[in-house]
Amino acid sequence: MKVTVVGAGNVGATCANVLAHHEIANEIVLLDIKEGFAEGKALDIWETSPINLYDSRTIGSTNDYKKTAGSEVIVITSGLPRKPGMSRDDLIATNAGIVKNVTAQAIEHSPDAKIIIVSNPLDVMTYAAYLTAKIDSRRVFGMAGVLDTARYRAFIATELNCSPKDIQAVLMGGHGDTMVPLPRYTTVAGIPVTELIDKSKLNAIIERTKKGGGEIVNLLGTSAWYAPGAAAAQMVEAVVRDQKRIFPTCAWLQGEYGLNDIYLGVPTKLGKNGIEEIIELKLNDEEKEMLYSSANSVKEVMEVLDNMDVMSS
Ligand SMILES: NC(=O)C1=CN([C@@H]2O[C@H](COP(=O)(O)OP(=O)(O)OC[C@H]3O[C@@H](n4cnc5c(N)ncnc54)[C@H](O)[C@@H]3O)[C@@H](O)[C@H]2O)C=CC1
Ligand SMILES: O=C([O-])CC(=O)C(=O)O
Repeated sequence: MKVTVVGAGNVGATCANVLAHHEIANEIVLLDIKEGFAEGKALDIWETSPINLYDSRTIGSTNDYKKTAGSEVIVITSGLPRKPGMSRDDLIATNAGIVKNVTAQAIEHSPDAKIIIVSNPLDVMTYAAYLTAKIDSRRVFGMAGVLDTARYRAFIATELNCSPKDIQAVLMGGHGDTMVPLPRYTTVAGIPVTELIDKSKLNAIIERTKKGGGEIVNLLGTSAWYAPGAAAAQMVEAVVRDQKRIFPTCAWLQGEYGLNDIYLGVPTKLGKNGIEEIIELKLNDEEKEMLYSSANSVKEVMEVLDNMDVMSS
C-alpha cells in the first residue's frame, strides 16, 4: 500500500508524518520540487520510527515521479500558502499551474489513484486537478470540510469545556468565508448543540470557524499545517482502509443540491473507490440560500480558472 504526498512543505510533511505514525500506508513517498527537501523531510520522519514504534517507510524524491508509481492515493499540497492580507483566491495565479503540472505527472505514474487536493484556493484547485487528470470525478476530491469542521468542533469543545471527541458536526460549501456550518446538524454526544450554547455565542463560533484559516495566518504569517495535515491523512485513511467514513468533502456535483458542474463541500461517504456516495441533507431555506451564495463565489473563481492560459496550454 503506497501513498504519495506532493509538496513536502508544512502541510505535506505533517500529513506524511501522520500517515507514517499511524501506519496508514506501508510506503509514503514525499515529493517536492526543491532539491533534497523531500528527501530530508522523509528521512527525518523515518528516524522517528524507532521512537514512535511503527514500520511505515517514508521515501523522499526531488521531482522523480517514477518513485510514486502505483500509489493508491496521491495527496497534492504543492503550491504557495497565503500571507496576512491575502485571500485564498489570490493564490490561483501561481497554484493553478503547479497543481496542473503535478496532477498530470502523478496520474501518469499512478493511473488508478485517488487524488486528494489540499492546495488553495481549494475548490478551484480540485477542479483544476479534475480537468487535468481526466478520470472519474469520484477519484478527484478536495480536503477542506474535515479541517473546517475540526475547527468548529474544537471551538465548541472550548466553549463547553468538554471533550472534542463528543462533538459531531457537518459543514458545507466552499473553503472560504462563505462556508456554511450547520448548527441544526451539530450535536454534543447526541444532544443538539442549540440546546447547550445560546444563539449569539454559537453565531460567534460560526463566524470564527469561517475565518479560522485567516486567524492562523494572522498569528503565524503563513497558513496552518498541523490540523490540515492531520485532516488530509484522515481522508487518506478512510480510502486505504475502505472505512466508508462520512466526511464533508469537496466533490464534483452533478445535480446534487440542485447544483451542476461545480466542486463544492458536501457530506460524502469515503471508501476504497474514493467518493462512494454524496449525501443529500434536507436544508431549510436559510441554509439553501447560504449554500447557493457560497456556490456562486466558487463558480466565479472557477470561471477565472477556465480563462487562464495555463489551463488551455
Ligand atoms: N485545503 C486546506 O484546508 C488547506 C490548504 N492549504 C494550502 O496548501 C498549500 C501548501 O501549504 P504549505 O504546506 O503551508 O506551504 P509550504 O510552502 O510549506 O509547502 C509547499 C511546498 O510545495 C512545493 N512545491 C511548489 N511547487 C511544486 C511543484 N511544482 N512540485 C512539487 N512541489 C512543489 C514547495 O517547494 C513547498 O515545499 C497552500 O496552497 C495552502 O494554501 C493549507 C492549509 C489548509
Ligand atoms: O487559510 C489558509 O490560507 C489555509 C487554509 O485553507 C486553512 O487553514 O483553512
